[in-house]
Amino acid sequence: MKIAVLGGDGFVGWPTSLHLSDQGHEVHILDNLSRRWIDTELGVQSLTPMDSIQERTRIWHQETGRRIRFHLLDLAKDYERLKQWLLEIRPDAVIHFAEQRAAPYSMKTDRHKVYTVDNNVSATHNLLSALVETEIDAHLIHLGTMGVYGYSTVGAAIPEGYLPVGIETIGGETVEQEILYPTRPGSIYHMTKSLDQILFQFYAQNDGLRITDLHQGIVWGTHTEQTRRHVQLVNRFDYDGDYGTVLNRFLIQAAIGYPLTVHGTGGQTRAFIHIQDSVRCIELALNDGPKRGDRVKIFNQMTETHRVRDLANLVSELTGAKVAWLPNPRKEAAENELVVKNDQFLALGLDPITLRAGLLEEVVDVAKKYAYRVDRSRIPCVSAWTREIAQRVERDPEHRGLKSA
Ligand SMILES: O=c1ccn([C@@H]2O[C@H](COP(=O)(O)OP(=O)(O)O[C@H]3O[C@H](CS(=O)(=O)O)[C@@H](O)[C@H](O)[C@H]3O)[C@@H](O)[C@H]2O)c(=O)[nH]1
Repeated sequence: MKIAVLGGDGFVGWPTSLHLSDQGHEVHILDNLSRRWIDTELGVQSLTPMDSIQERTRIWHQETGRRIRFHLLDLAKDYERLKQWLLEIRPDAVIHFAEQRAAPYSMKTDRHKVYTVDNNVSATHNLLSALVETEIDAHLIHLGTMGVYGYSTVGAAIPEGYLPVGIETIGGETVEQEILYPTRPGSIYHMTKSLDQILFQFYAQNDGLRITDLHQGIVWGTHTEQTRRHVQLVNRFDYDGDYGTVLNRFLIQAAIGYPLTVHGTGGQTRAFIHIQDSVRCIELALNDGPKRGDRVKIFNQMTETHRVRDLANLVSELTGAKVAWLPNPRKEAAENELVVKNDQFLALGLDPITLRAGLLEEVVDVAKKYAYRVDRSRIPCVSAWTREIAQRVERDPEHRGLKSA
């Protein structure tokens, strides 16, 4: 297949591009390199030294003989060029990762909120509109998030995108209908993914676009089979308070002797998936696309759920790291239950990689290798969900202590 990977320079986009290229697909990366600009804005860098995208694709060709083409284009801003590009490439499938993906970054200031909404919603809508206009019948796969469902304290199993409901008709009968699971996003970023869902529903229904939306959990790990092949193919690894995600942060904190930064009681339960499974799921979804006229196909792309404090305890037992209990900069349920259905990927043959010591240690080893690149002052999460929370966090002695750790 000819596959366009939008956002192919990012944390999941890069290993996905390599994985699909390795399988013999013709891969085209389209990216505006915004993640690299945001690193510059925040004054942080990936823990792993990352080469330019051109250099990465050169090494991939040198190692495998396969070519991945890179196209510099801003999906949210260059609508006309996007149409031309699609007409030139005529992809069979488009994988859409090209959105600002960090919740703390999206909540930093009003400017970051505006940027995240403008960027994410425009990127998705431009793509949908361009597919209709160019009449390219590509299978669109979007990387969405588990966070659109919200986190209830009840713990009812979350179905894969659709919720069956009984609705009373005017005649007094009850009819069964499946509706999009009501969203309850917890950040501006997660809200943009909820908006995406409505856009997808509309374009599938109105124009017959073939769309798969993957509701992914928190990714952990760093290497995949392909990124291991050469030091310059290494994936990015974010550890800072905005882009680093919880388990990878705990592992790198353990590697450099920094207390594990648990927010609140650590009672938040979240869905997780290893990066290797993430790229495998995308391949499985690619080969099982909806037909024209079908509703949007939604998968829950996660393999297990864990409570934040259990993860901290696990990493602490494994490495001897101390745990710091910090005031939570987010507005979120202090404790929640989470049960998620992921039957569709299991039925397609996914054999989940679960959290086991070997793989956790691999991440700690990578972190130790590059520990000299870590700026400890960038570890605390400083983006607060409201002004009031920001003041409370700043006043907290534990937070202040960590900031100067
Ligand atoms: O040092 C930390 C960092 C986070 N947390 C807590 O860990 C939980 C998860 O935070 P996270 O930063 O790992 O994940 P999140 O902000 O939800 O976002 C990440 O995970 C999402 C999947 S999910 O969470 O919606 O399932 C993806 O969509 C996003 O792109 C990705 O950045 C939160 O309760 C947070 O308060 C800590 O206790 N300590």
